[in-house]
Amino acid sequence: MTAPVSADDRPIIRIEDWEALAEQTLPKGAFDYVHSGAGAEETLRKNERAFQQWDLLPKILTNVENVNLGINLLNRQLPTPLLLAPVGFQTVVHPEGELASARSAAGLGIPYITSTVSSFSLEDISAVMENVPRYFQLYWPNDEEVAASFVTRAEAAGYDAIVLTVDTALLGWREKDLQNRYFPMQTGAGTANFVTDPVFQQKYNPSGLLTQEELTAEIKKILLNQSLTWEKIAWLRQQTSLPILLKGIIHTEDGKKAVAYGADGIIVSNHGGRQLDGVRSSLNALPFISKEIQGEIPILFDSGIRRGPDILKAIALGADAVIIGRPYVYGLTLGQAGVTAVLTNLLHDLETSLALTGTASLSDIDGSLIARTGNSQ
Ligand SMILES: Cc1cc2nc3c(=O)[nH]c(=O)nc-3n(C[C@H](O)[C@H](O)[C@H](O)COP(=O)(O)O)c2cc1C
Ligand SMILES: O=C(O)C(=O)c1ccccc1
Repeated sequence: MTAPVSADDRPIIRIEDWEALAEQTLPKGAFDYVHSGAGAEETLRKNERAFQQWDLLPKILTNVENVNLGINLLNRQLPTPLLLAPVGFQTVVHPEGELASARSAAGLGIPYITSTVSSFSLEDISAVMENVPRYFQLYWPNDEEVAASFVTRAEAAGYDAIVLTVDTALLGWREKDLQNRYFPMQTGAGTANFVTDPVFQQKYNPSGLLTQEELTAEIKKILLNQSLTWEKIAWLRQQTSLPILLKGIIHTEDGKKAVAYGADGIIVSNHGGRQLDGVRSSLNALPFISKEIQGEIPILFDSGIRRGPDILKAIALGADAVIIGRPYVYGLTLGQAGVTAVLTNLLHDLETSLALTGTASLSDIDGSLIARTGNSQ
């Protein structure tokens, strides 16, 4: 696969250039849907700016000839600390959508998190990933039988973990999408897991005769669940033997509760600034949660990572692994080759930056590598 180049034959390296390419290529509604955040986009901006409020403090003369990015996560050895975020509706960016992203991730040994609202079924996405951990992200439908069916299907299709998204009781106030009258499901994208589900079909489309529009309306009615509570985690625990990660934790108390309710890991995340505007940046929430959890369960992190040093900062502040969303989706504008280019650039940047901190092995990073800008060590 040849690396994508820009119109003047130079390689596309900078994430800003990938973003610009997506903006030039995609219809306005689709680009705004991917790019934008909730409300005034205060949290969206804070997520990226938070990284500038922390300084890396490299140590010299340490022999960094052999750099090792490997980590262990949920009892699996991984070549890098990176995972791909669950992102729904990816055919609005490229016709191969999630299949291209998952293939690219698997080719690099990177775990891919399949969204409930994927444009291909969880089985079809699983089938393109070999020898790499597969996670299934669950939007807990407002119908327990459909929820149970999704989890059973994920187990049967070889997924290794369930990622329960807990910051989406309802969709955030997304002004650009409202202004564009854009909802990605209108195009039929994101319905695959429902239309291939025997329980959903039997309950909501028994005649099999619903139009796309009618199906979308049925799915919208049950997609999200405003009545979920912590007690339901116990129910989910009974439905599956897979590890359960809770995605979307910002409050320190919720980090503690996740441990108490038996979660196998958490993802510190504000959904990339797409849900509640004004929420603390994910990076600034991380050290407080990490201090509270004290290594009891793995902490994953997302929202705002754009470059290698961002990953180092998140890990120095307590993350065991990190997740990226928009960057790979911008790469997807050019299909699988674009995703692979974004990921390989990011990993080269990470490898270079890690060596320059004077830490040869990513698993040796600790809090001594970082301080609040301006603060003493
Ligand atoms: C276009 C788009 C669709 C998303 N869809 C989902 C989804 O289906 N499920 C989910 O849990 N999170 C979803 N997210 C949130 C991401 O999983 C992730 O938390 C976020 O993108 C991380 O921030 P970043 O984009 O700054 O890396 C979506 C994000 C984007 C940009
Ligand atoms: O766009 C999102 O961030 C997202 O998670 C979502 C989920 C369901 C419906 C629409 C969007």
